[in-house]
Amino acid sequence: MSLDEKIGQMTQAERGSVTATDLTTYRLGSILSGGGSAPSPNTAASWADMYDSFQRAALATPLGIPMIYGVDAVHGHNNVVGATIFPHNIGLGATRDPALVQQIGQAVAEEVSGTGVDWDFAPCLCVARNDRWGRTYESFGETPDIPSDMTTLITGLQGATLGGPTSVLATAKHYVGDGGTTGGDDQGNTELTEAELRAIHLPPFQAAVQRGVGSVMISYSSWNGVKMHGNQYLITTVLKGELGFSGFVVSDWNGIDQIDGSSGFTAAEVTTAINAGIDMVMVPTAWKTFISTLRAEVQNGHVPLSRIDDANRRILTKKFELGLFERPYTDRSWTPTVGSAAHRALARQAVRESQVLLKNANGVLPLARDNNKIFVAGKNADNIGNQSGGWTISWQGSSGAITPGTTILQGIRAAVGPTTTVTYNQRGTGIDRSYRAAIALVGETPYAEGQGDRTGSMSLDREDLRTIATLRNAGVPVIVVLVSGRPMDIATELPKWDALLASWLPGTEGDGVADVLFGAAAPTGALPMTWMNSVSQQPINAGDGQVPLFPQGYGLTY
Ligand SMILES: OC[C@@H]1[C@@H](O)[C@H](O)[C@@H](O)c2nc(CNc3ccccc3)cn21
Repeated sequence: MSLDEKIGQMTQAERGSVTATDLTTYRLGSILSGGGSAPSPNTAASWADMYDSFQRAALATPLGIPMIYGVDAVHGHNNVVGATIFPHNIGLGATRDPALVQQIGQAVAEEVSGTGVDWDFAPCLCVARNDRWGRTYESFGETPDIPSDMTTLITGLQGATLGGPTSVLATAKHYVGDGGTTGGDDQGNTELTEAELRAIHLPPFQAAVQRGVGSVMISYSSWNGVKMHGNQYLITTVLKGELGFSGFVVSDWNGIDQIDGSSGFTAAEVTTAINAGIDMVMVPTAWKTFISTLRAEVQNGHVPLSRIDDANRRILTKKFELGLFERPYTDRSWTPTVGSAAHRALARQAVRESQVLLKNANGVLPLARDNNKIFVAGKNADNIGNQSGGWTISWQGSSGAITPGTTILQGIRAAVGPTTTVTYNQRGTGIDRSYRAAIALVGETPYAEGQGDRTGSMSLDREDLRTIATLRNAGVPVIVVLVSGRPMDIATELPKWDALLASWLPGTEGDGVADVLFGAAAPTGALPMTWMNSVSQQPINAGDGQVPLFPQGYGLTY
């Protein structure tokens, strides 16, 4: 391999900033779709066509090394319209069911493989310590035991060994301490001793390495003021040396730009990142500059060729193990699994198991399916986008009918018998005391990463509070269903509610929520995060001596 061929393997460009010809000319080793970056039309077949076109270009290089294509399939193949959208990790953590999570990984691998894609930037193994963080919903739990247990997702994605017909390379992310920043500031500073960092944030990565995870993505955050993307001790000495990680390390999107705190990347930052142990650089647009910069840094001796060779060895080993050299193109036999009934049934089961019942005064739940009269209200009752959250069709997600699925209201309507009336009004208008119960589906609207950071109030918004009050004023028992990416500050409102169900971000199969509301499945979920009594307690975590509204592990049943 020439130096340029080796550097090409270490370069990952975004699909919208590269042509198939570029891929051949610059010997690029990887392409990614950033959140929401999809071909048009956004169909599984169109994804497969796009993948095969890029792969054909990769195989047209002198050495014919296949490229590897990465996406964020973090709760299903969530960039693809029509794909099954599973609950986000916070809900999966509430299931306490690693075997279920492994099945989800397998299902996601089938849908991802059906579009040709062979690398998934998942699972996030972050240990979210401050619920203000906009990525709290990407965490399986606030203590390392739950994310460590849920590394079964890796086995589901990759298979027991790489090389299976639907094997997709998994990614343990974001290494390390992304969930521990001061104030829950996304991409902020994790101020911990090494002993604390090792005790709280490292165990899930140890578990991932033991499961054979193929790649690790570096965190945007800093540890005690040093950007993780430049931390040679933690990446090379600890991850690759002490933990024995033999896969390859990828940067986050423009992550190397942040090492010196200024925008864009310099030669010094490229050298620092590569010498720290980053093997592949996610450089979505400025990939030509990256290639020329790294070439110069090798030629002037700042980056040893041995580091380049180590990175290539790691990357090419995973490409070989995945079977990309033997089977470089999409296996279209898996394409029909995208959004399949079987996968949606699995997602519905996951939704059921993720529901956490926090209050049930007078046994108001489960609701009778027959001979009942129910009023449904709230902005999150009939909204696939809201119940799916961020990283759905687009990076930030969005409200509305963004992809096929079953809203929670549709699930409720389907759950009741013909002798029961279900009335819906988003604001609660029209309710009266003739109704036997009211269900208020409230909470958050979609967000991702720093755009979801909440530095102020964590209470319900004014619309939600008004809707609930309208229902209460009718003198009807009110069941609040919280559709949110994290615990919210509801302690002062809770006494006015008859029941509270934490639904998290269930995804496209909203009927799983109705299953629990009407008793088709009893609630078995347990809180993955401590639930604050007041926002002033954040961060609040198990064992920190504070008195919560509900402790981690809490959950009622019937
Ligand atoms: O989509 C690729 C990665 C994803 O795998 C990481 O988990 C996540 O941290 C991530 N973020 C972006 C884009 N982030 C961004 C942040 C500020 C401005 C523009 C983009 C891309 N990615």
